[in-house]
Amino acid sequence: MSTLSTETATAGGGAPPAVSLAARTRGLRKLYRSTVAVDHVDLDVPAGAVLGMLGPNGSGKTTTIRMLLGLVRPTAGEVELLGHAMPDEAGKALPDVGALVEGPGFHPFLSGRENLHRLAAAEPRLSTSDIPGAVDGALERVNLTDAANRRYRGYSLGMKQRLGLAAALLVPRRMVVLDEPTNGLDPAGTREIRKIIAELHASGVTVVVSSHLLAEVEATCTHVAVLHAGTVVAQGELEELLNSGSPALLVSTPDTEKAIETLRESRIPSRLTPEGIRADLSTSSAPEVLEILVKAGVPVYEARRARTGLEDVFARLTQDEPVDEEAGR
Ligand SMILES: Nc1ncnc2c1ncn2[C@@H]1O[C@H](COP(=O)(O)OP(=O)(O)OP(=O)(O)O)[C@@H](O)[C@H]1O
Repeated sequence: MSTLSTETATAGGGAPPAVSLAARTRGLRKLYRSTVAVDHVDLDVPAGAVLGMLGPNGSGKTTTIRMLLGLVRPTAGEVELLGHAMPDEAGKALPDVGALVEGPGFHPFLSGRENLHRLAAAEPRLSTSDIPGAVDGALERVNLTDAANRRYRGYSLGMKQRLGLAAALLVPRRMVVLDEPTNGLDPAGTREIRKIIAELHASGVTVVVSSHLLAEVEATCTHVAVLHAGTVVAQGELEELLNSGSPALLVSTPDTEKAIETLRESRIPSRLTPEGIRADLSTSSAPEVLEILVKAGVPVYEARRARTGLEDVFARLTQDEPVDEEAGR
């Protein structure tokens, strides 16, 4: 595992600990019968960060989030949320944490507004007289005011997601945890979620957001934890992670198979990307790569330096596990 940067939690005395990490896990493990969903996860969520948990389907993102929130008890390991041990001190931590996780349990025959009223009534921080204002504010924030009086049952997936987000934002939070918040959203809905995350970040709220979309994480997050097969294979600041990639050359050619084969014979790692053949330059130079290709008769239409994107870093760390790329990056 490559841990790029971590902060250490300040050890508290008797009083509530000063929190430099909004959340941390140590040796986290979750078994479902013989399935290892999460293993050896040491996650650091710096206070004030927008941390993207990035990983392919089944890599353990949801299970980790559920353990962070105390919804699932770990098989082994520790979880600390806003300085409180989870799940045992959930009652102390959770009032400060808004969460959007699968199956938020909305009532199908109640309207979006009525559902939020029910949830708001259970918020310890809201007095009865504050509830209507909090509900209206949350609906407005996720752009659901017009559909607020329609039954939840008739909502689209995107509207359901937005109502879940509204529930997470009913009261001001210190931390917001969002599991795949853009699932089912159209591009406009996705932009709205990005805007809300940016607003939360600007107001100092710590955000943890899971996604299998690289572009999503690259666009919204300050920090990233890359999960692969239940373990964190890298975590740290997004910038640092991006800069950790090796230099590469993007080659445009109609004969991609021959190009990859030729480079392989010359021991130059390469792979096909939507932008062309990506040849690793950590052990060779751009002119060398071009010379090898041209000498082998591979027509080269264009060649340029590749930007190290999260996609490259992710592919390297997860050994080319299939990943989704958002259209129009
Ligand atoms: N309740 C459960 N019972 C049995 N196995 C489970 C359960 N929840 C998760 N798993 C398994 O644990 C592994 C990790 O799943 P998890 O949902 O945490 O991954 P994920 O990264 O969130 O994936 P996705 O993007 O598909 O939601 C998978 O192999 C999954 O099948």
